[in-house]
Amino acid sequence: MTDSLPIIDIQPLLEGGDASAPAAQIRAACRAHGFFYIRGHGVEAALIAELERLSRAFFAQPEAWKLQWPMSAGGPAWRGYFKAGGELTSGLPDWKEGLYLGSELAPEHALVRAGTPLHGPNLWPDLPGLKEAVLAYIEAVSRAAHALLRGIALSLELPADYFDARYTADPLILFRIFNYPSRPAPSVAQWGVGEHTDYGLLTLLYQDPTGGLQVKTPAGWIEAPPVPGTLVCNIGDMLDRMTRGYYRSTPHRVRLNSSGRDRLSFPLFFDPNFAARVQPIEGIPAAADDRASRWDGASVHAFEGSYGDYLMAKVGKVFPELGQAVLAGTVPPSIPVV
Ligand SMILES: O=C(O)CCC(=O)C(=O)O
Ligand SMILES: [Fe+2]
Repeated sequence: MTDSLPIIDIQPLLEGGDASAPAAQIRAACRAHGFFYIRGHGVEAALIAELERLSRAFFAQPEAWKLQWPMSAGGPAWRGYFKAGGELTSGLPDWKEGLYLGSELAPEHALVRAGTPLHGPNLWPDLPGLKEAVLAYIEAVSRAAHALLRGIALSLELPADYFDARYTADPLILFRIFNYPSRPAPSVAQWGVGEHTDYGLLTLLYQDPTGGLQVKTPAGWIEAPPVPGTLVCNIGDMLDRMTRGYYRSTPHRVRLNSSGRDRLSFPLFFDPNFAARVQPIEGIPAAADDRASRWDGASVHAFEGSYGDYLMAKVGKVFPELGQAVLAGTVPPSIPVV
């Protein structure tokens, strides 16, 4: 067990070269921590810089301006702005504000017309260039995520298209722009983001140079500091479920920001199709169930239903009021995840 996270060059996975080196490194990283950095990801530094510039301009506005695009106006699509303290990742308010975004689906799209939660048009703040930068970023990071999933398949000795063929031909992609304010937090907020695991397959995260992300390892919490030119990657609950715990979704959290400067981060959640039923991979023996030691006391292996059912139950907990409204209106009877 080392106490720093590896950096993996995924360029061969993006470009169709010899993928044996990244596949072996991914396997080792997923077994050791479930957290690693990627380089060679194909996301242009200039695009990241542009998104950072626009995000700082957005968050620098007064709260009343930002609240012109509140999450409550996003309806079941779950898009828009929430103010600091508005999300309760582990039951307590996180000291971060954010803009919730995702794949841009037109109102006429069949899933949007059906009121499918988490699907729909984004709420675009009145900030020239933001929409273009966000959509270009989502596209570039999604390309890296598909490549990484090919590497994860190879790392498990599966055909490279194993995940795409079953789950991610039409992935659910949610994207967030977070700002961790440098102003002091109220005492009820103890973390930028409380301890949690991510719900889906893969999370790819850009973080600015501030730092604060921490990862839980068997030997204790370690820092995942910013590394220029890389994205942080971590595996989510659905990969844990598919591999029967061989690759665990790793708990992480973000410290309160005491740097004196606001911290930006851009997590992109690359998840199975909302309707997919996520099944264990044949041939991987089950690891011990870690329900008792998990942050949510729940087992990722013991729920029935689609990925959408799993996600809605989780999301309803972190945004309780919005969750109840959406669950009451549009979601079929929810399936317990515990
Ligand atoms: O902002 C970060 O560094 C991490 C955010 C995170 O863990 C999440 O949004 O799931
Ligand atoms: Fe996370």
